[in-house]
Amino acid sequence: MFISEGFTETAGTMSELYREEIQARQDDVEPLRVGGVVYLNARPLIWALPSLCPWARISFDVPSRLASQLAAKELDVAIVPAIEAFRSSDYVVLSDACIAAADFARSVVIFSRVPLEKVRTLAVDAASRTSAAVSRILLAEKYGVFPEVRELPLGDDPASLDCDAILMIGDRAMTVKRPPLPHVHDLAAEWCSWTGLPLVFAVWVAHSPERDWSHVARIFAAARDRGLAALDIIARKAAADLGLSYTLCYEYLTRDLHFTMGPKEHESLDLFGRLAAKYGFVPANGRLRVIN
Ligand SMILES: C=C(O[C@@H]1C=C(C(=O)O)C=C[C@H]1O)C(=O)O
Repeated sequence: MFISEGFTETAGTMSELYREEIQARQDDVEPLRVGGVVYLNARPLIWALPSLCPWARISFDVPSRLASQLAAKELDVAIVPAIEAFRSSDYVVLSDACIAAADFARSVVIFSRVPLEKVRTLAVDAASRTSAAVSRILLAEKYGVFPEVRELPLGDDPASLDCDAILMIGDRAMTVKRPPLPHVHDLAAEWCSWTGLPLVFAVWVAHSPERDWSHVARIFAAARDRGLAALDIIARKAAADLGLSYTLCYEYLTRDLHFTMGPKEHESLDLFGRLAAKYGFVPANGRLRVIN
């Protein structure tokens, strides 16, 4: 009786003593619902995340679906098309990690049966939101055309579409048989030559701006740095997974794409945000809030 009373008392005192610490640990281990883009181009951002952020519960999907899941608060944070960052004042961009290209991106391509200034129907990859908007902006601003826009559903054969032009992104643009159309335009190269700026496709976005995201932002930057130090391993694994050559994967990750935002990327995002607002794709005067 005495022992048990003593035990109870000790346990009570102990739990008082450790209440704060136990609470802090429970807060720590509350899973962070993280959405990762399923494509090769996101692997450098995600590769080291399980070890640096063991409480992250990472799910993978195509960019447009991640954007919908983030908007529905089914995810806490996700790599989403950059255009999404302008959609809500509830969104914050975490870290300077991104998916961007300063010339040819290789995986974001418009295939067309006519020269771009003659495009009247455009099918956009259902996985995309940034490149879908950039295509329409470039066609309007640079080529003076406003095509009727349809969707290329996920999994559909692009050759089955009866459209003047087709935008494809991601692994599908690199692995599926390319539509046999005579005009092939790399969207990032088009944007870069028109603006003199890189094209930022995707960023880490979280909702709940009142939360302190700085720790997570620093982890995302560190995960990117570790990923960049492991591009050789990442390219080797991706080549096996996707049935592509190692050289193609390695050059894609080291030469075609880059993963850090600096002043030029921010300038490009500002311009993109203004143009996207001009065409009604996002609300006017949207400003990005970046947490590093
Ligand atoms: C370079 C790419 O970037 C992607 C393009 C996106 C878009 O167009 O919305 C979104 C996320 C990125 O993963 C690609 O998928 O080929």
